[in-house]
Amino acid sequence: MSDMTVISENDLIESVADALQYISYYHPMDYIRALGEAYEAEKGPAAKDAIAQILTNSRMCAEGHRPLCQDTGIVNVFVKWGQNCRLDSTQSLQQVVDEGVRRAYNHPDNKLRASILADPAFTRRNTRDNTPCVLSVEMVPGNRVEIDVAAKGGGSENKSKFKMMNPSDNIVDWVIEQIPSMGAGWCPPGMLGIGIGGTAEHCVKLAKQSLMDPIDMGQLKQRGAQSDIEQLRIDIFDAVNAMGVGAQGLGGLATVLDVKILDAPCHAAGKPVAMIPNCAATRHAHFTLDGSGPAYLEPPKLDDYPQVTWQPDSAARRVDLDALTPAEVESWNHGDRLLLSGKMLTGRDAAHKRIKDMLEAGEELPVEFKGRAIYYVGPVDPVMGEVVGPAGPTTATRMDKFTDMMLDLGLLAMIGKAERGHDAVEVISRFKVAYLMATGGAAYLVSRAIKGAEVVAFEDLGMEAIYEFEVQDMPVTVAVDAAGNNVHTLAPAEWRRRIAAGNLEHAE
Ligand SMILES: O=C(O)C[C@H](O)C(=O)O
Repeated sequence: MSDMTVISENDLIESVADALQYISYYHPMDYIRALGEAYEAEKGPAAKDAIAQILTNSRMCAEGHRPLCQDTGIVNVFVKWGQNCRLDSTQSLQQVVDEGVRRAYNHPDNKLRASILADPAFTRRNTRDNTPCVLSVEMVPGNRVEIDVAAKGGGSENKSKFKMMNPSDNIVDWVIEQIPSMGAGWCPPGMLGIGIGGTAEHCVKLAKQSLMDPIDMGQLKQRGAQSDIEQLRIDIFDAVNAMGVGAQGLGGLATVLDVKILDAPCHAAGKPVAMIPNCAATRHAHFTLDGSGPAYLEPPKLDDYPQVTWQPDSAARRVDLDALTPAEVESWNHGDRLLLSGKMLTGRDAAHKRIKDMLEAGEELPVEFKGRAIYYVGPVDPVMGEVVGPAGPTTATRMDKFTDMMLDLGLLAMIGKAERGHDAVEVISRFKVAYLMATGGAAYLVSRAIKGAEVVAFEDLGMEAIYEFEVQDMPVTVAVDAAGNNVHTLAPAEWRRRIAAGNLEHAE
């Protein structure tokens, strides 16, 4: 038997912290390359604009060492622990890895957003340091510890799917059935991770673990499938992209950049299948510990980033939020590009729930919504002279159940990302207001438009507090107009038809 390798507690903490900081501002290069190629190939103008924002945001984050997305994720850690290694610590592996998470998320130069809530079914208390992480450990032969860390966005995790299929059911058909129900809240273009087989819980873990592999669909398609699993990856990739969902659900060619599959033997009675999407803020890294010290990751070369610099559309309409009128909101058409300036309120899940509870209890609200716009966002805290950290939109669909209540308070516009549900669109058209979308995953770029930020209510909710933002030329697109026209249903349907017909040149 070979000698034991000693892994020090501090090496593990330091390596986890370094990797989490790294992935908060560096996309994996395979994702950036694939997104750059998708940008070149994209024919859908709104989707192309969204990809340009994501690429520009990515480069800004790499330069500025600030998070790619305001949702800095829930930390997933996959450990392959060499059986000849010993952890030199009195704490559990979970505690040691969590210390790395704590150190990364509270880093003074690049503080990340604490998104993890304890007591999820009841009080939903923010743990304030993004712990605990979700840790998976496998014992393997050898003298090394191999670790994958990922910071998984909540919007994409929310769209995870699982089914105990019958043995003869078709996996491609099942995936295709799921895509419409996933909408755009998972921030495409991203990846689909698929687990097949095992037991229920193992299958879901395989789906998540498959997302740690680099994007190689281009190479795979070029060389051709060499196994049934590879052919299945290609079949799902082609079938999903033929659906025309496109970047941010705006209609286009690039919905997924890759499909990953891991499988495991399963019981003869079933065929478990799980699917977990990864968003545009794809964040993961791999490192190895061999007892010689902490692992530090090599920064990517900025010259390797695609030369794409997003600029606002010259035809965009400038809107003064401080003088917003119902007539102006009614004049906006779906698909219009707007540049917003002036003051807006913010609010997301917890604030909406509290507003509802207060209204039901007959209490007076701490802010007046009449005539205002609300931005669904939970920003990152500012560092070093910023007024606010990265502050991209959160999924508006989750606020659908509160829309009637909020519009009744006199709101004129809502800003978020992803589609609104059928009932919310009906309410929006009944009140003759509008839903505007900002690009999910372009959080640092969006935050550049925010010139002032002040918490005005519910401070105890942390990032979910109500802020007042002062913005200048914040780029948004009218996603649902006052007549109830909805970009997220119209555009993907159009692009699905175009792809089927081979008619890809968009008539503007
Ligand atoms: O929590 C957030 O800021 C966003 C979330 O990841 C979402 O996509 O809705």
